[in-house]
Amino acid sequence: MISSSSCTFLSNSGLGGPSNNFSGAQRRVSGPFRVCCMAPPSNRTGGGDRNGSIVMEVETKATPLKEIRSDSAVADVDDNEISAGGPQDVYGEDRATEDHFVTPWSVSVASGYTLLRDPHFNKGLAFSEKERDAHYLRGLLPPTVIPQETQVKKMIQHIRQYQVPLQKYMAMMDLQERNERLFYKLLIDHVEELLPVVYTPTVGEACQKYGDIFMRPQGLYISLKEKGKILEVLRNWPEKNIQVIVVTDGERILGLGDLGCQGMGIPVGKLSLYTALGGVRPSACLPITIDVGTNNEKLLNDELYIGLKQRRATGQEYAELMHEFMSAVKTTYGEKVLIQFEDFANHNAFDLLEKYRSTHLVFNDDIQGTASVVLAGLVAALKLVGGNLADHKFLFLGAGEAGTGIAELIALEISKQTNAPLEEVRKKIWLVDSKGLIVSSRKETLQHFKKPWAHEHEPVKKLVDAVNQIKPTVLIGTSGQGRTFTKEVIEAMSSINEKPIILSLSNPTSQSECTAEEAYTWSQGRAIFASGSPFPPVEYEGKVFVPGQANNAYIFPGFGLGLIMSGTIRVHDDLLLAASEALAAEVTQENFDKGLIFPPFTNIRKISAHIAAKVAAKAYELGLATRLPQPKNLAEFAESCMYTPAYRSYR
Ligand SMILES: NC(=O)C1=CN([C@@H]2O[C@H](COP(=O)(O)OP(=O)(O)OC[C@H]3O[C@@H](n4cnc5c(N)ncnc54)[C@H](OP(=O)(O)O)[C@@H]3O)[C@@H](O)[C@H]2O)C=CC1
Ligand SMILES: CC(=O)C(=O)O
Ligand SMILES: [Mg+2]
Repeated sequence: MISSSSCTFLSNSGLGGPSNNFSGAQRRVSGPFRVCCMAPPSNRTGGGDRNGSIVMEVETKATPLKEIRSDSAVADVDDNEISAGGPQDVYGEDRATEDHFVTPWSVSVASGYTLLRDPHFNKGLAFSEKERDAHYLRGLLPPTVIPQETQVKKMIQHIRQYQVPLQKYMAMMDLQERNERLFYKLLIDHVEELLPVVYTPTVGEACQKYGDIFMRPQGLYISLKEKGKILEVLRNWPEKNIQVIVVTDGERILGLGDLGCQGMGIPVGKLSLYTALGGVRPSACLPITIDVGTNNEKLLNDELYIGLKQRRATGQEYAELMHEFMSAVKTTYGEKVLIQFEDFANHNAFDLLEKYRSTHLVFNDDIQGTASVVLAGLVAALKLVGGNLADHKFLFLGAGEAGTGIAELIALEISKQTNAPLEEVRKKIWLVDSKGLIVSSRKETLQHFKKPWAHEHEPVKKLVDAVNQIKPTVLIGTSGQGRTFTKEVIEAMSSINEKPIILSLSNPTSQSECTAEEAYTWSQGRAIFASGSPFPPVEYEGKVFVPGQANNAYIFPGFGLGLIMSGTIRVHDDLLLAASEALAAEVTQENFDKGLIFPPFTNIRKISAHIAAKVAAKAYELGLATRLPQPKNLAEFAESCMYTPAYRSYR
């Protein structure tokens, strides 16, 4: 095992170490430091404040006037020009002159009442006697001292007492706001139980009701009102060493459609998995929602709606805001910040990925992460059904981001395995959209991402007819439409195949193409089934079937960790294939015996470390990794870099 000191590079740049971005002298002190924005800055020259906090230093962060001018010309500024100065000069400090605006960030030691209310440093009753003395906590806590393990036991009992999933979600969010380390310890220790609470399906309901349950803002909101000022908005975020941003514009939240600004639950949820499942430090994670309006009438008419009450901006207005955002992120956080696009509608998702994949470290989870996970599941499933990937025929219900993303990665993998041209391989893969089977006679009217899948065939409207005519071995649901794998469809799959592979990927549970019970019952216990949102085990004719969860949550945390720890600057398809191979290798015989084609989430941190190692190794091989020299044992290195939620001792 590598000692934590071998991860100094990452500690300093943010992965495993304490939250800071200060000079060496301050970094050595292990007190509960806070960075805060003070006004007016001239008062903050040192000494104690009312709450016993000691102001250690006043930092001045300069903002060149040119970069924050509020006209729309910012969007036209060349990327290189706007990024001038680079990551070492993120606030323009190096070139600050008297005519530059500055943000008066200051550093203080949190203590007393303030410390108890700081989620990053609060430990509740776990503060030791010594810490209670040193940090002005006497009398602010009842006398007992209890360890974090006991707090976890108490919290899980507390969460379990709620019957309604949304109440569990709110209790978890409340904990995250009060005591971040306890939140992550609880989530990691009870990952199988709590994943459905902080993630799909409950996060979907939370987004739908975000306006009602909204207590404290989480993440960063960038709306059309901030056009021309996005650099300033990013500078309002208190953490400086950001390594992963998950961003949505809320237009396709799970299979629930346009939830506008309320989509914020998704970046918040995804990033909590980056930390819990992938070990990326919470302060290095930044959830962002871009608010360009919503076309959801219900929200537009809801007085509690938290977003802009206007219809969605499109075309140039949308593109300009996104471009300003992308440029500002690079200027503020540098070349190596990972930007994960999440739950954009497909008419923007493919274009954004294409536009920024050569200039930024971008990754679309719905297109690419999902593809990597599903390919892993299919490769694992071959152990149960036999043959190679190339021996199979695939049919999708849904030809959007997830459907065509998965289809393309399967085709790429088969093409690599068989040396057959991609165009030939694609003929094994068929997709159905809302208008029926995608066939060549529809080519002219198809969106660009569907065109490669328009094969020669007569038009077919119904899925069951497509199944009977194409005779697929694998059926994948990516339609966002619940109960579309009907009894007829599953019976047709089961009459064609001894062991039909049926993946019902749409989220949340209400949108799943079928339930686990339906898949096992209608296939008479022969289906190899996995779903995007979890289903409980099913008993059929005396045998218990455990459905797996085919969700991109298996990949993105480890994938992101691999990129970050290797300093990778661009995402390449081979990195997705590497992640997929790593995940498939984690499925054990014991899992197969239960019919599982994905490993359980219980061991996900180990799995993420292996995924990270494979992704990083491939990045080094392709010359995309900038962290040199390459660590000798990448899996050990990945583990040594992972954030652990155990409380730190304060001197
Ligand atoms: N398990 C996982 O990890 C993931 C799951 N998903 C889930 O997949 C679903 C789809 O996401 P995404 O691909 O991004 O969405 P898109 O909107 O990009 O694609 C949806 C596709 O489904 C088609 N469709 C809609 N209704 C029907 C219908 N009744 N019959 C046939 N096809 C239909 C649409 O057709 P048309 O083009 O004609 O409109 C479109 O091609 C969502 O529920 C999402 O939650 C997504 C990512 C990851
Ligand atoms: C899982 C996921 O990313 C989705 O359903 O959109
Ligand atoms: Mg998604």
